[in-house]
Amino acid sequence: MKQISSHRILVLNPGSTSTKVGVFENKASLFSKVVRHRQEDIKAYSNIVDQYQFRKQAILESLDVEGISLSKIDAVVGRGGLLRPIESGTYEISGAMIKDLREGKYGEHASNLGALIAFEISTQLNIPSYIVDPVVVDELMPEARLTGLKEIKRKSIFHALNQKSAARKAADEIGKPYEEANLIVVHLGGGITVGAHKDGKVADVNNGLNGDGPFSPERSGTLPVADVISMCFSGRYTISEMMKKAAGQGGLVSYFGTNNAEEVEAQIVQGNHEAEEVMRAMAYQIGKEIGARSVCLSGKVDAIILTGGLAHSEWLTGEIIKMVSWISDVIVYPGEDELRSLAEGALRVLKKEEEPKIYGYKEG
Ligand SMILES: Nc1ncnc2c1ncn2[C@@H]1O[C@H](COP(=O)(O)OP(=O)(O)O)[C@@H](O)[C@H]1O
Ligand SMILES: CCCC(=O)OP(=O)(O)O
Repeated sequence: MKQISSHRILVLNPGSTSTKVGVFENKASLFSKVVRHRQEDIKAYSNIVDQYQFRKQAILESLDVEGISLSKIDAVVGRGGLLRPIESGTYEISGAMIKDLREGKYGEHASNLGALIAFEISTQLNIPSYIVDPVVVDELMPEARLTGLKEIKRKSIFHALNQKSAARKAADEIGKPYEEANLIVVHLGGGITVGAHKDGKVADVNNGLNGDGPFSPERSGTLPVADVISMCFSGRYTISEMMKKAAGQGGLVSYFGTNNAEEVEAQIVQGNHEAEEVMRAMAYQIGKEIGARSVCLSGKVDAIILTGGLAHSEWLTGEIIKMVSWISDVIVYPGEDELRSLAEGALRVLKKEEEPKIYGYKEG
C-alpha cells in the first residue's frame, strides 16, 4: 500500500437546513462552504433518500466552482445519521450501515445522506470512507430512558458531533478534563438539542428529532400528547403528514413557512409582533430545557454552552442568557466546527492512532 504522510479528506455534512462541504489536508482546511436550502426546495421531496441527487449536486457543484478535483482525495467522511444506538467514535462506512440508512430503518433525517453520498464517492475512487459521532450516539443514564408508558423508551438522537466537540473545547477553556466536567450544551440548529454532559457522557438529552424538547426552526418539539392523538385520528392527515409536522414542517416553518431564523429575526426588527412572540416562545422553551438539565446535574453546572447556527443571533442568545445566567457562566460558540470534527475523526484513523469501529448487521 502507498505510504502517505499527508491525507486529503473530503468532508460532507448534510443538515436539515443546509449542506456543508469541506476539504482538509490533514488538520488544515483547504476549503469549506455552506449551501443553505430554502424550505420550498426541501418540501418538494417526500422523503430524505429522495434528496440524494439534490444534495450530491450541491456538493459536487461546490467542489467544481472551487476547482477541486476528486482524484486528489484520499478519504471521504460524512456526518452520521439515524442508525441503531451506538457509542461515540469513528466508524468505517459498511454495507450494514448503508442498508439501514437506505431503508430508513431507524428514521429519516438529512444526516442519513452523509454516509450514503460519502460511500458512493469513495467506492468510485476506491478510497476509504467514514462517519464520526453520528446523531444516535447513546450515553443516556438508565433513568433517562424510561417514559410514563411502558411501551415507549426515550432515544438519544442529538447533535452528538458538535455537542461533544463544543463540550471538550469548553472544558479546556475552564481548565477541567471533559471527563470531570458538568456541562450543559445547547445546539441551536435546524433542530435544537440540550444535553447534560456528566463525567464525559451525555447522561440526558432531548430527542431532537421526534417531538421532544424545545421547538426549533423546523421541529415541533414537545406537544400536548392528547391534542396530537386527536389530530392523528381526525382523518385529516396521513401518517407521513403528521411525522413531517414533528420534523420538517414544525417550529418556525409551521408559523412562518421558513426555516431561516435570520429572516424571522429581521421581521422582529421591522416590528412584526407575531415574529417576536414566536421567537420569544422558542427562547423560553430553550431556557426551560436548560433548567431541566441543570437538575440532571444536581445544580452543579460548570458552564452552559450555546452553539450552532442560531447562536449567531445575539437577540436569541441574549434572551436565553437572561433566563439561565443564574445557573452558571454561559459560553457562546456561534456556528459549529463539524467539518473539522469530522476531518479530525477520519484523520485519527488514517494515521492509525485509532482503530475504526465497525457497524455490523444485527438481527431483528
Ligand atoms: N447569523 C444568524 N442569525 C440568526 N440565525 C442564523 C444565523 N446564521 C444561521 N442562522 C440560523 O441557524 C439555523 C441553521 O443552523 P445550523 O447549525 O447551520 O443547522 P443545520 O445543520 O440544521 O442546517 C437556520 O435557522 C439559520 O437561519
Ligand atoms: C437529528 C438530530 C440532529 C439535528 O437535528 O440536526 P439538524 O439541526 O442538522 O437538523
